[in-house]
Amino acid sequence: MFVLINLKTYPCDPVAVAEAARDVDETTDARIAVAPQATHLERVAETGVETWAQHVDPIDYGSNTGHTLAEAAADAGAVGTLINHSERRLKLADVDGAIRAAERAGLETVVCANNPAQIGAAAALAPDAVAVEPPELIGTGTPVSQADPDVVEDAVDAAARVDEDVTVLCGAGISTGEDVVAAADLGSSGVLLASGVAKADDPAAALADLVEPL
Ligand SMILES: O=C(CO)COP(=O)(O)O
Repeated sequence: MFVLINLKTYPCDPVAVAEAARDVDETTDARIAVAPQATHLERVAETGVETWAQHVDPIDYGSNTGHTLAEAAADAGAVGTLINHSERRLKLADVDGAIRAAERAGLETVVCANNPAQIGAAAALAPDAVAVEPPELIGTGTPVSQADPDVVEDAVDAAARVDEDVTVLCGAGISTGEDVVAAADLGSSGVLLASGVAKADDPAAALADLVEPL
């Protein structure tokens, strides 16, 4: 299972979470990565943890003030990027452009979507993976795998109908090892989570619990 921790703009110490993730990664077969804000990419990558960007823009080098260039994220140590997170929505054409920009820079891609229909559309753009995250469950602590298991199974089916090579993650409210196992049982290849780790009093303990049953 892939466990991708999105730090959003939570007021956590990104390096402390990254070090915890790096240490827990060494104890498990799960693959753990951390997605800090763009300005923290370099410091997080220096810990040795697998580092992802939260977003890249559909642009190339040039006159693009205030944007995140995929190559700059890669230079800072990112090996992958989220695209179209629920809190950073893009137009379909820009999702496509951001995937192409990420590919150009050698970044792995996970395109987020609200529901199975959007997952099908995202899979048609041939990212490496898609992630279904019902917005109403994000940050609630109620796991999507429990509150809406059909959305995960339907997302897995929707992606497979379009492109068997696109793997499917799920997210929203995931915070325990039980939630991760439930996600795997529904056909998900990984989980995308944030508050369960970024807002935990002890992120290392929260992460250890997450991967314990894997
Ligand atoms: O948006 C999410 C991950 O990208 C999910 O957030 P929570 O894990 O806080 O529900």
